[in-house]
Amino acid sequence: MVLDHLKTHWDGKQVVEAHRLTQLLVLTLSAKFFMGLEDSCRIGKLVELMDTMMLALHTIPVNIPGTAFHRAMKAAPAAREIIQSFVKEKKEVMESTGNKMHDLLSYMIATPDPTGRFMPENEIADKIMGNVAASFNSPAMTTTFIVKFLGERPDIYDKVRIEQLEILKSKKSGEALNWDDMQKMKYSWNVALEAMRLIPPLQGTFREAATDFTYQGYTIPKGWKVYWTVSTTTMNPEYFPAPEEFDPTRFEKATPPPYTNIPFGSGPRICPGKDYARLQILSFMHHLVIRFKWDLVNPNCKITGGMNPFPVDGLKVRLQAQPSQALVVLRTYVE
Ligand code: HEM
Repeated sequence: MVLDHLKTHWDGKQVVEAHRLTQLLVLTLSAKFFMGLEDSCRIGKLVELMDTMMLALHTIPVNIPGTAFHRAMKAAPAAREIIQSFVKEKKEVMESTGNKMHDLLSYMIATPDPTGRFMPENEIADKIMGNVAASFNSPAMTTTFIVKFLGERPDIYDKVRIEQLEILKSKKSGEALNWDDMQKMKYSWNVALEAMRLIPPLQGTFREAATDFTYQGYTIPKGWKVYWTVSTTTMNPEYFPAPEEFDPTRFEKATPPPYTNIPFGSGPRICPGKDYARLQILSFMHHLVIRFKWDLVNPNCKITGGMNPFPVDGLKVRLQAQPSQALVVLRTYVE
């Protein structure tokens, strides 16, 4: 699927907006895995609506025209409507053709709870919507910023490419990437970790104080909401020497002290999608560096958005197809 995406949306283009395309890729994958939805029209609409919703995730809830919150309040029911109608369609198809379960949605439709009750359609749609929303922004942001850092640093791009070419060489013709290959992508994953350290895709979330406690002279009573952030420690030179520098090898040299680098959170509420995210990110990096080299159209492009950072120009990159021997190997590998 990643390769199909690259062939359709990146191949033959001189300049692409990486951010919009990574959003499209991430949603295409979620739509397929969670719902079995492959209709590019509905997927394109969901990308727009999810983007609008995410832009309001950390805004003041003022529901008047012109505010991000207002736009999100209109986008959310529209997204739910698309998902709900697809749930209905899928249920009807499953009822008429038998229960073939290939994705999360079909399991939810076909599997009763221990009391024999089937989940109502609107409840299923809400759960699917929650998953699609949770899996949208952070992987898209991470891959966007990986594209940015690799575009800025040809030396790091070369190392990622060498690692990925080694993996490519170890595959038989037509063989897909598997979990073992992902374990071999150590340098590439360190690039992803470094991108998330410098620009955490999700800045933090809330916890509730389980008991009264005192931190640095402040008393937090039991029951209070506490907001924890990823970025409080990631730029601290005590834990990350020369913190402004993009250096993936820092994770080879030393393991950061506990809880200083937790892009996926930690504890019982740690991100349940982290392994899936790793798969998406690494398979995207694999296919991208094998097919392309690139540089940034606007090297000084501003990053904005605070809690959910994004590049204001959508991260325009100039692509150069890689005509090297790798593509010859690639041709036998994918076709
Ligand atoms: C680079 C990609 C991702 C990053 C950086 C990320 C980051 C996070 C963080 C920081 C949290 C809060 C964890 C905590 O409170 O300790 C979280 C929660 C969550 N994430 Fe992710 N996430 C990513 C991808 C995904 C994906 C792909 C999915 C879905 C398949 C997903 C689903 C969720 C859900 C459902 C929660 C709430 C968990 C709970 O409250 O119990 N995430 N994520």
